[in-house]
Amino acid sequence: MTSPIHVNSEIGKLKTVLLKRPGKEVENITPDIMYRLLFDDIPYLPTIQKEHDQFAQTLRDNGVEVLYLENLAAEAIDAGDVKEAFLDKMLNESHIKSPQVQAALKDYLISMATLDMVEKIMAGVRTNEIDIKSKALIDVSADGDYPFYMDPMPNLYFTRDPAASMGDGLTINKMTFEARQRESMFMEVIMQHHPRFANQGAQVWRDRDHIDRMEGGDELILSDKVLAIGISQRTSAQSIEELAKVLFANHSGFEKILAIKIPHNHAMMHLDTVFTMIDYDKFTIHPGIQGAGGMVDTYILEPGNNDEIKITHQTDLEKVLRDALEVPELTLIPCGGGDAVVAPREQWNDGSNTLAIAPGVVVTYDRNYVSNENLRQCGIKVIEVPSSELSRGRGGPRCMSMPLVREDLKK
Ligand SMILES: NC(=[NH2+])NCCC[C@H](N)C(=O)O
Repeated sequence: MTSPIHVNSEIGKLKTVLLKRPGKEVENITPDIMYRLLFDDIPYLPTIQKEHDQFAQTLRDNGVEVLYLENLAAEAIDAGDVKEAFLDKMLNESHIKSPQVQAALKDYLISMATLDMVEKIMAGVRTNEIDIKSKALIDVSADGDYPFYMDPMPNLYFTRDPAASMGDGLTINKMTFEARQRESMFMEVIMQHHPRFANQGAQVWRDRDHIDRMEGGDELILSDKVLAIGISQRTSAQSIEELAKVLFANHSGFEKILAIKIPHNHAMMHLDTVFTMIDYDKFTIHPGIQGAGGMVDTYILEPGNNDEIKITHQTDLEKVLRDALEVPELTLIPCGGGDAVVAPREQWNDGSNTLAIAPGVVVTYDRNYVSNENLRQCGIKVIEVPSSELSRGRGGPRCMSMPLVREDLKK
């Protein structure tokens, strides 16, 4: 059986990818809740959708099959006949304090066609959408000016994070912040019930029912044997060690994990905001993660004796990568050319967050023109997409895409 998920590199020719088209959820962001929802501004819906459609078409024009999360989730729910069970679980995780409100929301949502229900859950439910006749004090006296019964999920277009493909499987992630924790339920229901994915040989290496956080922006597939995972604001060292034990013990093919420690902050929330692989021997890197002499704390996890994990600490990232990838030399291309002003400016708008669609071929945001030109000067083919509204969510082309199938690299 050929797994419907097969990703053994960051750069193998991209064959199938999972996207989510920005929807009404981005217009349910307000200044009061913007930061809690992990946004730094409020996108203009028609333009963000146009930009996302151009991103999707760019991938199709390069031979990529584009699947949409919202469609797969609705298809899975119908295929598994789990509409009520999924809705109950979603409502239970939506922090609704009042049983009367939860019951009314269930009636409201379950009456919709499945895709409409999925998109409404994603968009959020405003208090002015349904008239809930409740006599409970919690309702009549509730914080009346909070405009939502269910919060919007505007980060869903960053499909890279709630689940992460890895070999012939994936992790379905326990996300760090409440604003994103419900997102991984969609991939969970797809893996459990969608005919293309359920019981088709794809492994779930780690599920979302964990205490420790992990997000896909930190999970890079450097080869069929080596992963790089960021120790970051969004992924804990504990999660990495737990995943290593599972991968090493379950014939995943992976033999080494490079746990790369990066600053814990919003701008650099995931490893892929500061470091991405773009060719057999080339990476982008944001100078802001490098200490004196280019030092980056890197912990190499390998199978030890008696199912233990052997951990080795190194600081020369370039050498660690050369040794792990068995290449004679390797280039780390600095974001913004390493300039003290351009690098942080372009990193803020995801100048380091490239999506490789083949070895040496990357999709990037057009706004990061200094980083893009540097990549071209290093022999990389750069395909730019418009990004004025997309970038307001603080994610780039790699964030907005979860590869499901990549061709294996020729040895
Ligand atoms: N893989 C990535 N870099 N994802 C970017 C996610 C951005 C999103 N606003 C968040 O804070 O979670």
